[in-house]
Amino acid sequence: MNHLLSVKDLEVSFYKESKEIRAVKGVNFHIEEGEIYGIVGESGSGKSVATKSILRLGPDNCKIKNGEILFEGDNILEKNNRELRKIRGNEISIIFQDSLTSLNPVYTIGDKLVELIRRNQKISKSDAKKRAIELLDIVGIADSKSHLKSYPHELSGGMRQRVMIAMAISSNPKIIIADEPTTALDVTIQKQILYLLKDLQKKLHTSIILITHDLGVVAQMCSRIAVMCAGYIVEEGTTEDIFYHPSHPYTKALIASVPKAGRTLERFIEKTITEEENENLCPFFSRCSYAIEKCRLALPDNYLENDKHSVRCYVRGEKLGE
Ligand SMILES: Nc1ncnc2c1ncn2[C@@H]1O[C@H](COP(=O)(O)OP(=O)(O)OP(=O)(O)O)[C@@H](O)[C@H]1O
Repeated sequence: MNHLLSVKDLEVSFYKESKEIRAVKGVNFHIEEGEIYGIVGESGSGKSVATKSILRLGPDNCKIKNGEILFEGDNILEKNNRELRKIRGNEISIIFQDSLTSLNPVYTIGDKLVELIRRNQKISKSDAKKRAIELLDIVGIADSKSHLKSYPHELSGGMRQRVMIAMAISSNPKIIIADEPTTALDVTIQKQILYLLKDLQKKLHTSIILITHDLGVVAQMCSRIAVMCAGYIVEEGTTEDIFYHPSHPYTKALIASVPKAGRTLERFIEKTITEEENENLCPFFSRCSYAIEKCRLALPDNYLENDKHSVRCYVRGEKLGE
């Protein structure tokens, strides 16, 4: 079956002073047209590295060691720089958490949008300006015409994130990667931005890969979810599978940690596991209260709970007795 995007056996490492840090370890997932796919997991689990690798956006000391990233059937990892530029921002856009550093402070919103539009479409400056106003209207920026003259620091965080979304949709991309798009915003604004993303996904029929720490956000937004732990996808399924029939002890623990006041996913890490301890075993092994002897010996395969629900665990699902 042809998916819009398929990530296969992705392995990504960083190199620091001749030491290898394996950030993404054999990750597989796919995206369908028009779906919102969520990736959740604690801080440092590899969510950003895995998704930035789709556009080959890693820093110099980061290397994609293995895998295929098939977009509409073609492997992005085999594209030359010119072909890659055509995909970046045109077919696949990315929205980052920190809009203030992503937007250049010396350019107005209008300058940036017009430049971006003209990079992708051969149209006049005045037509690009009209399109920029239209885009600001679409993302809900009131008085769009005069806001073209605003500098990033003159806008609120929520407005800047709307501008980032306008930039991301300016070329009608097939996929938007939204990397913690609301983490820096307060709760009410977060809701508005998520509502905007969902609304745009429906109207434009774009697919979204949504990376977040926030399980509440994925529950509301996504049709399918991948749960990452220390570079592995340990569980993947529909939103219903993940929330009503979580199968991996790590997923269960993540879900259980949410209602407890003051606990965030970062603080859920109560014990740091060394890379050596973790390397070829289940990444949750040393924190798992269900671990059995087998877990000490080898990394489990992916087991299918149903055709959309897979889990990398020996002691999974109903056997956990909950
Ligand atoms: N610039 C870097 N240099 C070295 N190692 C890095 C670098 N960036 C990431 N890593 C490694 O990759 C791992 C995964 O990082 P990544 O940013 O993908 O995590 P994440 O799940 O997106 O976390 P967060 O939610 O905090 O953004 C980190 O734990 C770290 O070991």
